[in-house]
Amino acid sequence: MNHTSNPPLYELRRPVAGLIRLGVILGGVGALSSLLPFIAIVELGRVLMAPGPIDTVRVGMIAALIGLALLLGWLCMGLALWATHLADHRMQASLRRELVRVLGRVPLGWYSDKTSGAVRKAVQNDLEDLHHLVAHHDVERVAAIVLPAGGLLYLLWLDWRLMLLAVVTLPVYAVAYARMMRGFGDKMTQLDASFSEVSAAIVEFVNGITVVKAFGQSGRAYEGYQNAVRNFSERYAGWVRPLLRLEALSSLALSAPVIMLSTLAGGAWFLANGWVGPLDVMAATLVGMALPQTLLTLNQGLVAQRNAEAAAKRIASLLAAEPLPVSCHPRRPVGATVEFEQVSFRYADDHEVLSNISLNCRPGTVTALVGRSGAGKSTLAMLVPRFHDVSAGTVRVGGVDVREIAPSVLYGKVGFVLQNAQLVRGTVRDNVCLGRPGADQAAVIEAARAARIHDRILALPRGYDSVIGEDAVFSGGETQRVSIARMLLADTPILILDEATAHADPESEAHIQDALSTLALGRTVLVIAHRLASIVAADQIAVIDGGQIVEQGTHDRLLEAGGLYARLWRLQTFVESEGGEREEAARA
Ligand SMILES: Nc1ncnc2c1ncn2[C@@H]1O[C@H](COP(=O)(O)OP(=O)(O)OP(=O)(O)O)[C@@H](O)[C@H]1O
Repeated sequence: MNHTSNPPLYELRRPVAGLIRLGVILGGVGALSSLLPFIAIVELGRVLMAPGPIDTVRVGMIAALIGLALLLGWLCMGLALWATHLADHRMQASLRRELVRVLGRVPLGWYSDKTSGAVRKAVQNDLEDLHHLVAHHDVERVAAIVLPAGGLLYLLWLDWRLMLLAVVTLPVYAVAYARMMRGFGDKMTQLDASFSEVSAAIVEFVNGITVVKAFGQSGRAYEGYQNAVRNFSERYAGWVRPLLRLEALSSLALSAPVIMLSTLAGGAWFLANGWVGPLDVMAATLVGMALPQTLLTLNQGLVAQRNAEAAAKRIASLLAAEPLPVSCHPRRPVGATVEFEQVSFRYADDHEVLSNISLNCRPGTVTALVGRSGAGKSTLAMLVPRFHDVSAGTVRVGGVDVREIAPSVLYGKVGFVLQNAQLVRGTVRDNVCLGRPGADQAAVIEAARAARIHDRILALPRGYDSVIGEDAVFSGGETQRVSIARMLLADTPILILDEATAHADPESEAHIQDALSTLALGRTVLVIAHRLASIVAADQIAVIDGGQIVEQGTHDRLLEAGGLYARLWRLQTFVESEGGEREEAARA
């Protein structure tokens, strides 16, 4: 997509601007055609009321003209909506393709709760907002303008006083509306802020309900929500109350009886003065009655335009996401060694999270990354599948800088099981086969067995054909084991295991550990674990602190050294034995 200084909405619509213009022109012609029958009816009245015998030929011609105009109006409107729907369809298809193309190329680390929410909003709501604008409002707006404008011109042609008669109530509406809109932007900003407070209070109340109730503070939390709602209602009422009179006045000025009364009263005066005929007054009344609908449509069009502009801005910012740079001359990695050479990394505009890390993970070995929370373990591990690119230094897989490996080749080499394993919508089999589509049933079952999840899957109503979220609802530990089965089937020679047992209960953890041991066999494994007991057998342990490797070695060597690892180990074994004793005491 070409990003220029033009507004995003203009840029998004540009490829289909021709079709939209065609729709708008047809819509205008359609609106003019539907005006003709009204004018023809007035002219028909003149012929019928003319003194002498009725001119039947003229009556027939006018009747035919009415029929033709109706047909033409209907045809043009239909074609106009067809053109704009086609434009919308093309624009949406190309935007969806573009979104998939761009989002498929961003680094995996780009995805966070915030960006995933933005993608969901773009696909669900923002494209819908663009649809309303492109497919409907442009045509409706032009029709809403052309119809009364044509009518007013006709009145002007009849007598300029008739045109004024048709718009006699508009100044009242315009003054009331202008007064209502005074300071609208500021007031809306204040209301938005108050409404955000209400939303935040609801989220806080709902998310924290268990903690709040457990500590007997539900009254206080509910009070926070009530205060936010009260503030919002007071602000809203303070704004709306004075507007009600103006709103009533402007609605009155546009109501059918008021328009009819004022045009008829004015018309009677015109008639008395001999300026116009009775049919001219009828024409002015008809045009006057069409005006409220015009204003309503224009108002809706403005809202649609504003929503579409905001939606286009959000879509454009997603489309501007930086893709993962891909080498023009990719190289193929050989073997499954993972090397970090003087690696430093910082998140965008943030302080340095990793500095000068060098580490070598040989094929067939397990390397554990341990350290305090926030030390940088996950960040380091995720540099291997290029969730992010290093700020300095090099990460190599199979002897090749990961930036020089084609992403598909890299993902074929490096698999990962994360703390919050994700299952995609589909059957259990689809989920296990994700890394090797088309794998046969025997291979799927073998992987599930090795991941200690086969029996649980068989217990589901439709076994491997059960659908996630429908008849397959897994616990956190079971989800982990499904994702381990997926990794086993994908059979990547390098594995990143980021606290794969973090949310598991002791029994589930034992199952996951069993499954992980099978998974780790013969692969290069980089494992992150908070529970040090689970990595005592690792071939090497790197202790990370403040983004640096402060110690490195086997469990025994690190215990002997008496540094940070030994301190963490003593702390954990002390806490666990304390916990164990307390549990035993409780059981006794
Ligand atoms: N997407 C992100 N954007 C900005 N900063 C981040 C991001 N992810 C992590 N960080 C920061 O980087 C630092 C290291 O985080 P990281 O998750 O790598 O630590 P960790 O050792 O794995 O911690 P834990 O054991 O708690 O998972 C932390 O200060 C964290 O706040």
